[in-house]
Amino acid sequence: MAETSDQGVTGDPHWNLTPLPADRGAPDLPRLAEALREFNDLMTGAVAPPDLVKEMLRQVEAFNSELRAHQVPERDQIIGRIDVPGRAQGLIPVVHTDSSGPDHLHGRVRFGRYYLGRNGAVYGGAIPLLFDSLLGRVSNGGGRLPSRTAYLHVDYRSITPIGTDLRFEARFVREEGRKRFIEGALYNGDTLCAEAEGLFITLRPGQA
Ligand SMILES: CCCCCCCCCCCCCC(=O)SCCNC(=O)CCNC(=O)[C@H](O)C(C)(C)COP(=O)(O)OP(=O)(O)OC[C@H]1O[C@@H](n2cnc3c(N)ncnc32)[C@H](O)[C@@H]1OP(=O)(O)O
Repeated sequence: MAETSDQGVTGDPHWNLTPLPADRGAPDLPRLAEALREFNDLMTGAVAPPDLVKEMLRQVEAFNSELRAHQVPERDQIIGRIDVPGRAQGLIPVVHTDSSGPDHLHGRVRFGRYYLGRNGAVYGGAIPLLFDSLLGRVSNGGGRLPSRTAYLHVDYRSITPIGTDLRFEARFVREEGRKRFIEGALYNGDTLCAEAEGLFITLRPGQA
């Protein structure tokens, strides 16, 4: 089966991935994404002095101005690709895979300060985001045809803490025609933080 860890997905014909262009900053993108994640965490937790805020604003605006000149169509985009470690994006925290197979994905994840809701707890909206990604990976793993989330049901069982290594499990439960039912759970030690059930629909040929 295709490798489904965040270290990269290769060899699955359904994903039809073109080789990563090494000359377009790709080797440094995972490190840049890591630096941006740390920036988000540090910025969230900081009360920065006005001079530092002014300088950051100047530099960020300068980067934005340069990046405007390098916008590409979606098919050429690198950030978010499933074969780039951590997908090189800052939306979902990096997931570390401990065990994966056609019907399961087990691993660990840590939400940084950027995801703080209140009182040390992860913002509730960030948890479905994680589950959609984990359950989607299980649904789309195992050489199965691409699918799309039809619904995602999340139960919050206890507070999910930021800054803590959490354990997750996701498993393929059953398939009925084009419908795939996937379940997942997120734990802090032995405490169940949240659990989810998702329905994923196999896309028909030509369905984008
Ligand atoms: C190696 C690989 C690695 C991969 C790594 C990947 C990582 C990334 C992973 C990231 C993953 C992120 C993924 C994302 O975030 S995908 C983005 C979020 N999702 C969407 O935008 C989906 C929007 N919706 C649609 O496109 C369509 O509605 C879909 C395609 C879902 C179905 O429209 P379609 O016209 O095609 O099919 P159908 O309507 O005939 O329905 C078919 C069957 O399904 C049943 N049904 C439908 N909806 C519901 C519902 N809500 N509750 C209960 N049942 C529902 C329906 O009754 C019928 O059942 P039956 O009558 O046959 O019994």
